[in-house]
Amino acid sequence: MEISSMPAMNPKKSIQNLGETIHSLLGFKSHLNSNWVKSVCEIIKSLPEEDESAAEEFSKIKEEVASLTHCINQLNTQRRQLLHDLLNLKGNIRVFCRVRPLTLAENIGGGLGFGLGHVVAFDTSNLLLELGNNKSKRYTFDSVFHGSSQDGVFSEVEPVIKSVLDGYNACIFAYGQTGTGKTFTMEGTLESPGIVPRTIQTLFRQAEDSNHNFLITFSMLEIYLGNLRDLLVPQAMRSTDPLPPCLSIQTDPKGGIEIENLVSIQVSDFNQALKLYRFGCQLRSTASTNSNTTSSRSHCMIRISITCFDAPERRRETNKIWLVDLGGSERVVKTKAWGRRLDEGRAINLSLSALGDVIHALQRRKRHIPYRNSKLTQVLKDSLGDDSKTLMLVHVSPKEEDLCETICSLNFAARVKSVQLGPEESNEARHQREASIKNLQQKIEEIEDERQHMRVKIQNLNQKLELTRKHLPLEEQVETSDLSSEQVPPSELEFTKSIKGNVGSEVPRFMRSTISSRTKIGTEHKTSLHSRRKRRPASQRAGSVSFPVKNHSECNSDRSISRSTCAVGLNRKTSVELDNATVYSQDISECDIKTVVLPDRDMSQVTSNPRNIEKRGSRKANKGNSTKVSKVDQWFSLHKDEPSISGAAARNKMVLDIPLPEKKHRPNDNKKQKQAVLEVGSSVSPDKPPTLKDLFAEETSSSLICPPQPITDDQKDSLDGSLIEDSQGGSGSPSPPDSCSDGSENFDNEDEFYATPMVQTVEDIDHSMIKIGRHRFSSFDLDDSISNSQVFGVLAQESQDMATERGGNGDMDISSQSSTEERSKSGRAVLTDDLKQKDLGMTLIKSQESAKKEGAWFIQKSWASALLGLGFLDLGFNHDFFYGLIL
Ligand SMILES: Nc1ncnc2c1ncn2[C@@H]1O[C@H](COP(=O)(O)OP(=O)(O)OP(=O)(O)O)[C@@H](O)[C@H]1O
Repeated sequence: MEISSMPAMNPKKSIQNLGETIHSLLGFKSHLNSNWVKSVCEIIKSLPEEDESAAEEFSKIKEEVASLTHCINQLNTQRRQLLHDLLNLKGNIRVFCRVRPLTLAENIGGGLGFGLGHVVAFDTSNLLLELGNNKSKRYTFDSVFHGSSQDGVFSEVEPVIKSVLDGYNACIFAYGQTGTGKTFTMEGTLESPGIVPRTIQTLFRQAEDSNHNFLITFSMLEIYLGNLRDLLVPQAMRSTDPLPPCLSIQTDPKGGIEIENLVSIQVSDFNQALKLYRFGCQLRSTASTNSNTTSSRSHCMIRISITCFDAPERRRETNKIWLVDLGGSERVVKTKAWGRRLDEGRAINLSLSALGDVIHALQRRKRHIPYRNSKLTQVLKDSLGDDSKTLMLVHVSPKEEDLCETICSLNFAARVKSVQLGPEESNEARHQREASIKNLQQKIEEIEDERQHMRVKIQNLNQKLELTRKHLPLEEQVETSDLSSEQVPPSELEFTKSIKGNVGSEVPRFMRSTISSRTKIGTEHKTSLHSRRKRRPASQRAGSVSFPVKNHSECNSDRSISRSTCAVGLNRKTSVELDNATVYSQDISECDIKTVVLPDRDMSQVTSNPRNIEKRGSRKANKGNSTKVSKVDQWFSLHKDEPSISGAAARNKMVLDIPLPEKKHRPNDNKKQKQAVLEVGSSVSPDKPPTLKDLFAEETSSSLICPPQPITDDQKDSLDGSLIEDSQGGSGSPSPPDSCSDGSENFDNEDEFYATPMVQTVEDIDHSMIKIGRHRFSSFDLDDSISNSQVFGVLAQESQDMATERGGNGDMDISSQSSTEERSKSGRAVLTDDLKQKDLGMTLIKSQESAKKEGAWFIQKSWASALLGLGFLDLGFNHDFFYGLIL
């Protein structure tokens, strides 16, 4: 068809004429007269009549909205300035003190009555410590909470949260002696939520109230024994599982701190963030100690990052708030901790002291701030300085027996506080300051009311605008909707793009670019999660899987280090099955912060003002896309194969009993000493405190008792896959109770499954494992030394058992049920109290297996025993020598 022959088309022709135009076109091409064209014409005809006045009204409303928005922006600027002044007046580092009420048990147990104890709130900012002999000491804080509700505490915290939306970095700590209520303050309970859930809620509420677009991301980590651990990534539970990439702290050229490999998930509402928070809490390391049955053994740190795209007046485009539940300071003398618990306590105390030093140096405006003294202060470096808001909640116990710890905590807080205030503030100055604070608070409230009023107006106008738009000519409708889509801030796209990937994980770390160098060069790498880092340095791997064998408490302790890192060999999937749609940054040095995003950018993820939400909503409706994809849900779906950790309520899970002092062997009890040591049939469950019966069994065996590790349902499946079947039979059935305990009582719980008390070896890719009874040990746990007497004891005991078997059965049928029972009943000992495994030990144990099969076990053991007894080891012969002999 000749174009020139077509009827002239008037571009401004009204939409209702379009139908006729199409028909006239059809005159030239009659075969185009399809049903489709007819239906298009009908749809067009059915459109509402154009309203000439609609366009006029539409532009009027738009102008009104624009002027109101301008007013709100001005109010925002004013409010921001007032809030800044207010916080400056209050101090950038503020210290609150919260006194834990006496628990019911403490009251019943003859504790001090509330308010009658040695710690008394004098008024809302003074605390009186009664030291006896009519002596008392007064401490002054920004606020003192004595018997205050969570609401009361949060109302004081709230201004800091508001300043976060203005672009300030902030940091809120809960500090104090173990068991004084730090976790209660930060996490709270379902009935009375703590600061973390309230902060998240406030942030979202404020973000929605503001007329800016915010992108909020959530991360959670813990510092356990000086190592950073991502709490949103379950730890590897099987030795074959890829280990989560280790986190490292990096400084960007502007002095900002980035934590490489830390997962950061976009959250679009309070519920999503809360879901992640609960997930993280379940993975946190807790344990039972003398002072607290669910004591936090690490510093738990929640980071909420806020990016605002369209507010150049904000302090920073991206800022963050850290909410930190510090591990409890503790005195070893009091907690009687030892072993792992002692290490944890020591690590916590060291980092708390480093934190105190940093804050002190900041307050004194010293040139050198000792950030590098601990991971805690390194992570918080950019959130602790001048330009950040810091709030420390010091927790104290009202109990008299905690007086020492209370004084320590209060002195720590006073050190922070008093330095800040400098010379003693005069009464007049204080009154003046307080009046100014009140004045500012009032002004802020007025502005907020006005803002709220305008917001409602804008909301109504926006609704009206949408209705009016429908009456506009089609071209204008398209134009106005195009306008709204153009308002998607480019920085948001950049944010999504900034998710870095993994390139060349094969390249050694030292050869890879750092954040700083990448930022300078401006390079970015992309990759997929499939190539995520597989291994950590051995030193770090060892940390998560080591099972030192000391005594039963220690074994329990180690199982309970983390809710997520219970054991190697358990079927805990961390190999994330990645959805193609997910972009995920990878390796330790190739990425900045891992942010889980979808390539299909879902605008609902950006918390924004109602106007934008509406626009986005209408855009979505136009596209016919009704499915809201949640990134948090996707994150959880990535981890759907993880065993449920929600079964046991996070902090209610009793993970171990109080470490007991080591048992000494009784020199007189030769028989028991000979039988020494590992009681494989003990019925003490690591999840329960030992019963009297358990303790009795421990006593009668006169030795260290290493309790069985009950295998939960979640773990049962994995056992087969990860451990070699017990060649001596009985691996699949619960082993009988030990001779000292009543089996019917200890094994009647069918939900608990006990592995057999036999020595097994397991080789896997990463390391060798030995399974001794119910205990699995990895080769890299093994110490370099093993005492001859210990090995001798092991072998002598095994020899004795074999002799018993021979006598009883007349052959070497080691798989016979009777011999198995005999073994189990005699409760043979494999390891002494301080036994450390080593390659030698492993080799000997491995050789046991092969030798038994050849029927020469008894003779060979006698050989080895004799040699060991003679102290050949001390003469420098290594395990190869013995291995050769045995073979
Ligand atoms: N203000 C409070 N009101 C009611 N109960 C409280 C309060 N503070 C603490 N508790 C209770 O005291 C117990 C110990 O508190 P919590 O676990 O929070 O201590 P913690 O300081 O976090 O200890 P740790 O440092 O060992 O983790 C909990 O049972 C908690 O519910």
